Amino acid sequence: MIEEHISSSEKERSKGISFLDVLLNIQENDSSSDFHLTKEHIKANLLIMIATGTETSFAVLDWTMAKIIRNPSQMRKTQAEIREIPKGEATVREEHLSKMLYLKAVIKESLRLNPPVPLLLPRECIQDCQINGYEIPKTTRVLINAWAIGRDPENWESSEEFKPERFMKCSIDDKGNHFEFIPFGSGRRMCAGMQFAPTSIELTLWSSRHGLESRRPFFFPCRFCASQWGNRLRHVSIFFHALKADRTVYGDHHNLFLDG
Ligand code: HEM
Repeated sequence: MIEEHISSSEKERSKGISFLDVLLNIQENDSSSDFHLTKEHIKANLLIMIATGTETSFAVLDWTMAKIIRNPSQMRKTQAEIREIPKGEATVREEHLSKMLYLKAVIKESLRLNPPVPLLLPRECIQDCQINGYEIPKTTRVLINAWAIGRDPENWESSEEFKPERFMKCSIDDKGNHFEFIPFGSGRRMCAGMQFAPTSIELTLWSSRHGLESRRPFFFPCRFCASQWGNRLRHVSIFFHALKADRTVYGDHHNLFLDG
């Protein structure tokens, strides 16, 4: 893939500029620093982006859909906002997304209950310290349980309930400044995709909710698994009917049944 991009002409490369093209351009043109980007650096960067960026975003999307499909009023609110803000435009733009406050709250609530990296990355203590009466010696490896922190009843009212409305009223963000909510971690090694990930999830949810209604055809109990690592992905499938939304979007009222 790298070779293909290298051999493509400069014009072609600047057309649909991708992450790889950006790195190759830096490699070719940036003589300002002592640090030289090698092919190995580029490969490692691509690998880490794919490894860290795909399953995490996918898991959040999956949990979010599963949660709102089970709650018709939350689904209606999400869809109303998604359809109202772009006012009939066929595509959504960044400025539209910034106004979709309920959609953002839905994603945050999903991250609170089901963070895809529940134990963050391991840390090592750089000095002796004491936490809640426990002595933690220097060099101890520490795991931070973001999953438990997000469900702590001392911080969150009705902590086990999926209530996106809580984020409409509070200023707690997911940028690592509020330690009661750290789905992207905190500090120097926090998630490098923290700005990009929510936008990509918002866009995907927008496109899946914009023209379709999803209804579960009948009720059946869903067990949501929330084990230590296992809460990244759900263990139980949810089957639903996807229905075309309305005349404005697709031009007819026929129902489309997509089980899966
Ligand atoms: C909703 C989706 C995502 C969540 C919840 C998430 C969460 C996290 C968490 C918790 C960490 C460890 C931070 C820490 O221990 O303090 C992390 C690290 C990282 N994430 Fe994400 N991530 C997501 C999506 C992405 C995406 C889309 C990318 C890139 C395109 C990405 C790139 C990275 C990288 C490179 C690291 C390692 C940072 C380092 O070690 O310095 N993540 N992520």
